[in-house]
Amino acid sequence: MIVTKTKKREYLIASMTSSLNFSHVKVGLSDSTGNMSIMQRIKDIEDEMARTQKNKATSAHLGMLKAKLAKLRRDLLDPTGGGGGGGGGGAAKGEGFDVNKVGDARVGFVGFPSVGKSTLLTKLTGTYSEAASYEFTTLTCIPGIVRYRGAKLQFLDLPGIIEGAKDGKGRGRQVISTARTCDLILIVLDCLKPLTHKRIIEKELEGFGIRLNKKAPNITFKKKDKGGITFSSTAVNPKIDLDAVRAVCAEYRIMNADILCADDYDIDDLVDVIEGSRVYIPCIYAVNKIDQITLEELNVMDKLPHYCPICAFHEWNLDGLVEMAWEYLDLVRVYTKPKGKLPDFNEPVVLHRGRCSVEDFCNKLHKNMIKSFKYALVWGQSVRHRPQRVGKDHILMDEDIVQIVKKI
Ligand SMILES: Nc1nc2c(ncn2[C@@H]2O[C@H](COP(=O)(O)OP(=O)(O)OP(=O)(O)O)[C@@H](O)[C@H]2O)c(=O)[nH]1
Ligand SMILES: [K+]
Ligand SMILES: [Mg+2]
Repeated sequence: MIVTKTKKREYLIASMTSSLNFSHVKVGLSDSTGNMSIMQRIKDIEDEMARTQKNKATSAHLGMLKAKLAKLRRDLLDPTGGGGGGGGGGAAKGEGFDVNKVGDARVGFVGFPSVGKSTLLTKLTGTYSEAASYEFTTLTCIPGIVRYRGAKLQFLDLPGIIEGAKDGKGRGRQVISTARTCDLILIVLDCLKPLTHKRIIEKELEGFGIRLNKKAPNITFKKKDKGGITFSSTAVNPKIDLDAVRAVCAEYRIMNADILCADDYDIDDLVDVIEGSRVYIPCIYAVNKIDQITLEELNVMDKLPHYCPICAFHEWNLDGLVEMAWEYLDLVRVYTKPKGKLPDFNEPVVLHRGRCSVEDFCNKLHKNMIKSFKYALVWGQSVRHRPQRVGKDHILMDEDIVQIVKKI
């Protein structure tokens, strides 16, 4: 019995760490050498970009390289995605772990092996996830729940990942696909390990179309039949110039389009908009094992943006971590008030910022509710009067109280 369990572990770990296991990556080019050549081309372009000085004269060339890179990365991840701009890219669907989304929001732990992800899940949620001193202890996704301020937060412990995860190293793709489904990513770091680990994990996520702590760029991209490429920006001295925009568009065989940037974006943002299928997810760096460092070192870490120092083992600052997660999730709790009764403060309807209209609220209560909706009475931060009569498009705020009035 023990022998088989050990054998299974060995097999799984081999599949995670073996130098580039592409067996599950289907590439149009009959064998794994197809992937190898794509990876080589990616590397060549990255090298060329590193060699190229950034200035006005090179901006078009760099733009073209960035577009080429995005296309190659898409080919590597989703070979069935087709070649044109938009569509494809990012994560192939259904690639993540088969764990149901429950609760109001999902938070995933991503990090190198043995940084303490499982210890953290166990201490935070009370759901046991095996922790041990050897790498790749966790081989699958373990969900746990934290109840916080009336909301139910699902935390996911995930297997450790290493460099190259997104390109098909065993379970790495599954881990990152699952990360794409999260409302918040916790990159768990071991404070004793090199800082470069942070950048490696970020790169793995970015290569899979995940953008961390960033808003979706407000770039309007309108294809048209003729008239060439036009570009305008609200920025006084935009980082992007028309030559670069033209070069990127040419790479996607787009000859006619109007592009409008509502802020000062860079060429990577434009490539993201053309590629599509990017997800914008907030991220906290949970720096674990702070029991192993000095107070001075801790003070430095504490000041870095998006950092949350913790010690999972001794349960230090886990409250601080949950509080920070809550803040980053930016959820909107709405209390329902049945007519003539007090509001139910125990079970808020939890909505996400950007999807928190009265209509979203109705849809969360019942899928047909909006059909009989007449108006709503709202008490709270989002209104001036108490109560105020509002329509279905009204945007709710945290801790509003809502009473729905139906058509008769
Ligand atoms: N000193 C110290 N050790 C910790 C802390 N948290 C976890 N550990 C230890 O670090 C080792 C790895 O912990 P795990 O929870 O298994 O790490 P993991 O990230 O889940 O590892 P994998 O599943 O292998 O990816 C264990 O020996 C833990 O006891 C901590 O806060 N301080
Ligand atoms: K471990
Ligand atoms: Mg683990």
